[in-house]
Amino acid sequence: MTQPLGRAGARLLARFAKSSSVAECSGAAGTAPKVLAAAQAGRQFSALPEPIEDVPPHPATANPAAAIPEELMEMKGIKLSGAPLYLDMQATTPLDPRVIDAMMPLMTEQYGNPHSRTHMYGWESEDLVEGARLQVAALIGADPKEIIFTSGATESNNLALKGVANFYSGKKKHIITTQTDHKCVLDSARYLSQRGFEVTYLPVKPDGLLDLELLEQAIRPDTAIVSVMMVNNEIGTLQPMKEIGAICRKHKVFFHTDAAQGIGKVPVNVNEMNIDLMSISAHKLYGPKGIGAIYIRRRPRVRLEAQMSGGGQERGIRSGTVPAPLAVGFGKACEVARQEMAVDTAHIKKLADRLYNGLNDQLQHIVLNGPQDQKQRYVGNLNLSFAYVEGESLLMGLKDLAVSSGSACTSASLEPSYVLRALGVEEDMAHTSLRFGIGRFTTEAEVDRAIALTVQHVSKLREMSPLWEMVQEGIDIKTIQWSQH
Ligand SMILES: Cc1ncc(COP(=O)(O)O)c(C=O)c1O
Ligand code: FES
Repeated sequence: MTQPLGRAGARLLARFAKSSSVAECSGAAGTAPKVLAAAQAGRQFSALPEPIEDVPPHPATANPAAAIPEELMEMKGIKLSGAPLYLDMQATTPLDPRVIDAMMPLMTEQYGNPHSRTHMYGWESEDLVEGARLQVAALIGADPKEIIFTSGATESNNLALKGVANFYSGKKKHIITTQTDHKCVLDSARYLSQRGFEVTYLPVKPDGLLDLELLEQAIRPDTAIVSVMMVNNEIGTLQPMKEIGAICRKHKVFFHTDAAQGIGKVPVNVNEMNIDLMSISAHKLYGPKGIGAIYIRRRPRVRLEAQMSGGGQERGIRSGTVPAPLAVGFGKACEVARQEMAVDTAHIKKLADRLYNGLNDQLQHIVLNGPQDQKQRYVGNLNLSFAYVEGESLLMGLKDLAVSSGSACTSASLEPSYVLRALGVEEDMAHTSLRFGIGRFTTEAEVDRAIALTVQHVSKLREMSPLWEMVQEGIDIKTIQWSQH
C-alpha cells in the first residue's frame, strides 16, 4: 500500500526535485508528478511475505484479560470476569485511533532514519519528525527549536535537573523542588545532593498546593533551578504555574516543571507562565509510550549538559536516533489535544462529577484527597479515601476495576503514598485511597459500573469491620483508648 505524502510530502517533493544526485529529478518542477510517482513506486514492497493463514488470533484481541498468564493470576489470587474496567488514566492512556493512523505509514513504508542526509527516505522521515515538533510546540506556545525529543518525562526530568545543575555548577549549588514531586525528580535531586548540591524539598499545604511565600524565601543567590510539578500524578493538584514562574523570573532562577500530567489536559503557555524547562510524556495524552520531550527556553537562553554522548542529534542535547513513528504519534496526539481540549475537559468533568456524586450518594465517609476546588485540580483525577475499610483488601478485592492506589510505581509495595503523607493524610486513610483516572474515551456506562463495584465492595468490607460497627453505634473512635497488650 502506498500512502499519499500529504503536506510533508509536498515539501519533500520540492527537495527531491531539486536534488542533483538523483538523475531523473534534475529536471524542472514540471516533472514533479512523474518524480513522485517514481519515488512512490520505488517504495512499494513487492516481495512482502504471504500472510500465514492458520495462525490463531492472539488471545488478547478477543479478551485482553486472557493474555495474562493464568499461573500469574492464580499466584496473585486473581480471578477475572472479563477484562477489568480501566480507570487508571494517570498511569497511562490508550492510543487515540487518530494517533495510530498517523503512525502506521512510518511503521511500514516510511521507515527512513530522520538523520539520514543522503536519500529521500531520510528527508521524508526528517520532514515528518519536524512536523511533529511543530505540533508539540504549538500545544504549549513554544518555538519548535525549543522542543527536544526524549524517551519520556523520566528522561526529561533527569536532563532538566542534572543537565542544568551540572552546567552551572561553577556558580550554583542549590536546587529547590517539592516533597510531592515525582520520584524521578526527587531521585535526580538526591543524586545531585550526593554530588555536592544542596536540595530544598518544600512542604505543601494539606491540599497539595505550594506556599508561594515559602518558595520565595527558599530561593538563594546560588539556586540553579526550581522544579515544581504542574499537575500531581496522585492527587491532581494543579500548581499556580504563572505565579511560580513570575517568582523565579524575578529572582533570575530557572523554572522547570514536570508537566507529564498536565500537557493536553490543561491549557499551557510557556511564555505566559515563564517556564524555562518543561518535561512532557506522550503516553499520558493518548500518544505512544517511549517518547516525550523537554522544552528548553532559548530566550533568555537555558544551557544544560547533555546526559547522553553520541551523534549529537537534537541540537547535541539528546544523542540517539529520534524514533520517528513515535514522534509522529506524539505530534498527532498533541494536535488532537489542542483541538479537543475544551471538549475533553467538559466530557471528563461530567464523568468525574457523576462518579463522585454517585459514590457519595450511596456511601458515607469518603474523603477527596487534594484540593476541593475544581479550579485547583485536574478534574480527571479523583483520589478518594474510604474510611473504615482495610486498605489492602480494598485494592485486592476490586479486581474488576483497574485503578491505582497512589502512584502506579509505589502501589505494588503497598507502602502508604509519600504524596498523601506530605499532605498530612493519616496512614490508614492513605492506605484506603483509590485513584480513579477518567479520560477521553471513558463512558458513562463505565463510570456507573465503577460506582456499583466500589459501593458493593466498600459496603462488604465495612460490614466485616468492627470499627464500622462502632461508628454505626455512634461511638467516637478517636476517643477510644486502645489497649497496648
Ligand atoms: C508526573 C509524572 N512525571 C513523570 C512520569 C514519567 O513519565 P514517563 O513514563 O514518560 O517516563 C510520570 C508517569 O508515570 C508522571 O506521572
Ligand atoms: S511512574 Fe508515575 S505513576 Fe508510576
